[in-house]
Amino acid sequence: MLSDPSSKYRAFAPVSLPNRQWPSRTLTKAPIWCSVDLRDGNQALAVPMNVSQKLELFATLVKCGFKEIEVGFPSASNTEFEFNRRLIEDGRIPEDVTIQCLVQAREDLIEKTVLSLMGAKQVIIHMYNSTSPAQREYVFGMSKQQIVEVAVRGAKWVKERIHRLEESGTKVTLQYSPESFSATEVEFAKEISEAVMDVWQPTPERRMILNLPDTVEVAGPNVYADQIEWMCTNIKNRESLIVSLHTHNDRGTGTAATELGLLAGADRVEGTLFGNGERTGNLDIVQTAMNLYMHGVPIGLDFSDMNAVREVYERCTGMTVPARHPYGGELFFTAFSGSHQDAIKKGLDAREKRGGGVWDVPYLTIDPKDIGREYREVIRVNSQSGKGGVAYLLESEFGIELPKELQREFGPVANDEVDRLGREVTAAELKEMFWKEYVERVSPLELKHFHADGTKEVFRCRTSVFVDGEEQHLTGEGNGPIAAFADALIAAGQPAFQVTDYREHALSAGTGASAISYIRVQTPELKSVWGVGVDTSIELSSIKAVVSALNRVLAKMK
Ligand SMILES: CC(=O)SCCNC(=O)CCNC(=O)[C@H](O)C(C)(C)COP(=O)(O)OP(=O)(O)OC[C@H]1O[C@@H](n2cnc3c(N)ncnc32)[C@H](O)[C@@H]1OP(=O)(O)O
Ligand SMILES: CC(C)C(=O)C(=O)O
Repeated sequence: MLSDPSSKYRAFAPVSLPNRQWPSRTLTKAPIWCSVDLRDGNQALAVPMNVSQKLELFATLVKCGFKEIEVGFPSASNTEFEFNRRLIEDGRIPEDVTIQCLVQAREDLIEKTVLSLMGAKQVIIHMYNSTSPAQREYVFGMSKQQIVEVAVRGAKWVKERIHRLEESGTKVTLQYSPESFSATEVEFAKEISEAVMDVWQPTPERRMILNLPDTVEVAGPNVYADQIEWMCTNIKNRESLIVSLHTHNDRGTGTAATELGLLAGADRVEGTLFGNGERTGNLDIVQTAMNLYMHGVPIGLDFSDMNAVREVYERCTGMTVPARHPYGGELFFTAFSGSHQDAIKKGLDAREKRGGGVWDVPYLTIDPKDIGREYREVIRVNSQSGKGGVAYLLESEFGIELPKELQREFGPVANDEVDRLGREVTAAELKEMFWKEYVERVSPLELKHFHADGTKEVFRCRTSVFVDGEEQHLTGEGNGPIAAFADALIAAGQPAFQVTDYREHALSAGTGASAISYIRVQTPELKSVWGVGVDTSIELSSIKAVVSALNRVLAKMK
């Protein structure tokens, strides 16, 4: 690294646009989406997809709702050519889907591309040549004029050939890309694009796609937006063009560049699922589309089973979607930290009480259910977690609704154990910890038998309890079964205690019991100690909760 990088690098000179309009606009409608997974995504893979992988990914893209799909570079290899033929001859392209093919401005390659498309209903022939100063000088060794001639010649070669497609009923659209547009002087990008338009003669009824790629990100997204606004404002016959964006992610701002480029007036967006593509990737369409969705804009794409889309993508491309990928990653919704979990739980509870409405749950930008994810993935527990997360998992997985005070008591118990384990714990493990701490507290006291009957005024109980393994037969009375049991225990020499809180509820199936009771007791020494009991009978669950509480009192008094 250089201590003064200015001796080697310099900032890209931005276009002068003092009256730029894009910063005060908002995005209120979705652009035309074009997936380039099967072309730009594919060309970036160490092992490009074979025909059957491309067919599977194509079917998934169609299912997601893409109406324009760049299916390949058919002049590049037999696999690419064959893929087009399979799509067309097997009738795999739905009526409303247009396939697009990339080709350089080279006659033999254009010829092969046209051949590969024979029989399709509608196609986009995407021709490009590179226009930036470095490309002109080092790669092509050509003047600006010569570079314009390459593009013009290419457009003519396409135009001369399309009658063969049109005669057999294929609708052809030309897409032209001045490749490396974002590193090209805007005046030259306009000049070369207009030269291609002069050949193609687009009209508002038969528009040409002008794709302005951020082939390599050389500046911030605002600079790209200025370039797009400049082009949209200055290019002739704007109404005969569909202005398209194609960003990469070299500076990590591909999505931002596209969003600002749309504000700047573009109509169409090219990109790939999860951002696969050359170097740091293409624009991530999932991210861009879902960003619009979370602002309430209909996107015309369907990611309601995001995991399935991710699974096909990973299998076909061999790439992995990072766990923290926006919308697609395994951890997109997940909160480990306590205060986040607490806020999410409260937000979700409030939403449930309210019965829906506008989404405003803290820390969750969208409802996991919208993309086929589950609330249970949202909160996961490790040593950074708090009582809220623990309570959420016990409730969502097992229907155990811990009273708030008990959450406060059990939270630190669970946290100590999770910290000791040094890893994430499952809901089942938390339940095990909870059972061990409360429900399975049967020492020194263990209930063997309990029976109570009485009137509204007075209940009498007969009970047998093991105390340190020795059975004791006890009786007691009170204004209910719990009070009668407490009376029996205290009379038998157990510490005096008062029941200060009592809750119970039915347990969901799968927990092995039908009722759970929570009891808080107070002794002269201890202000608040909880006990929990589960049983098929509500009454017995409450009595067991008293035993649990008293066992915990005795443990604390040791
Ligand atoms: C930014 C992008 O993603 S652009 C898309 C890039 N995609 C790919 O490269 C994948 C598909 N491409 C290929 O498989 C191959 O490059 C092929 C089949 C198209 C061409 O292969 P080849 O002719 O053997 O080799 P190569 O690509 O090296 O040819 C480069 C030549 O084409 C010229 N060329 C490159 N791009 C273009 C273009 N868009 N229009 C016209 N000529 C071009 C170069 O100047 C060079 O000319 P030279 O041989 O006189 O120096
Ligand atoms: C061919 C063009 C659109 C391209 O892939 C790029 O510039 O990245």
